[in-house]
Amino acid sequence: MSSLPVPLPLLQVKNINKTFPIHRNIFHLLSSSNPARKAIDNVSFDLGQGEVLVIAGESGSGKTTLAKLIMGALIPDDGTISFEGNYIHSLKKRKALYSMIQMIHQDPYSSLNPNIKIKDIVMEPLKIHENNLSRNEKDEKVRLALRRTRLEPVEEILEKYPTMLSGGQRQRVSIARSIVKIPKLIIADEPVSMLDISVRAEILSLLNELRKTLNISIIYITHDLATSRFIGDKIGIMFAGSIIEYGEIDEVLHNPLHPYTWMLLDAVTFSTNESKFYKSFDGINLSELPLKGCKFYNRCKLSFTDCTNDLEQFDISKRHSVSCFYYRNQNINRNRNID
Ligand SMILES: Nc1ncnc2c1ncn2[C@@H]1O[C@H](COP(=O)(O)OP(=O)(O)OP(=O)(O)O)[C@@H](O)[C@H]1O
Repeated sequence: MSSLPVPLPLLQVKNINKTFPIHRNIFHLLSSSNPARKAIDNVSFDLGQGEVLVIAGESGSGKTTLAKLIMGALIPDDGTISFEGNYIHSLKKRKALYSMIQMIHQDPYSSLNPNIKIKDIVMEPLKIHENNLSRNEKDEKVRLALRRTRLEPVEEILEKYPTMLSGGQRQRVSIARSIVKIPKLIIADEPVSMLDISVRAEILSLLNELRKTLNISIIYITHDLATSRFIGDKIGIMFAGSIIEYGEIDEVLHNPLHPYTWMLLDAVTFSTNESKFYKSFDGINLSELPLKGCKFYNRCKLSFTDCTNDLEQFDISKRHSVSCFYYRNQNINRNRNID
């Protein structure tokens, strides 16, 4: 009996790297040996259709660079990114690809043109990707997107300008624009961080509901582990360009392994109990990071000589992996509650 073919993941990111030159002064600019900063360091992951992957990390850890690479706005130095099995950077039909990927930005105030009515803002993707539709068909899709994002009464909202709406309503407009031509993948870059705490949960549950009803995959980028639990299936913790811990979100957040993940979780719970694993510091100073081996080495209380070797990922279980030499020969199971 022949076995069924395994479906390809929607998105496959394999061993990508991205380096930016650092131009500190005119001498560096003129020098042939410009120093460089690795913003993305050997990142790999798969994303299935309808799945939500949270990418969490502090400012400067490489989250936005990763989003730009997936959107094709940047090209990796090496490694590959495939969408439905096709390398995105060699695809000729980019427009078709980008009809399937939409982005929701952090700032609902600057991401919407204040001079354009909501009906025209939400219609933009249809004008680009489905211009064969009649005006009535486009209008109907815009109305449906507004109903799906609970922007009601629809007929009133259609005629409004962004400045007439609250922050939460504006972010719903961004979401309506992103789903009007139903995409396969949404990249949401800190979509609730600029909103009132009172509306954050509503926006997250809306995104969750839409991905279930429309079977959309989401990459949810955040520095906030507390909100990520409301939306994610999987999580990748980023530190200095690398995903240092990865797995199912409940597993990673309730049984964290990497000392850096402990540090992020302690910041959420204001706990200092676990600082036995790391030396606290305020944010990442990239110039202080070790050039070789684990970049958390200088901050880690578990570090030993192996940690200066090239980083390796260890699978702790099918649901959880960590890039930390401490776990090479250990199957440590620490339970911890972050509620
Ligand atoms: N175009 C660029 N040229 C040079 N360096 C860059 C460029 N874009 C990003 N970087 C550097 O790459 C690193 C990662 O930046 P990135 O914006 O991806 O981080 P981030 O995690 O999204 O941070 P934030 O949450 O503050 O947006 C940083 O050190 C940043 O200064």
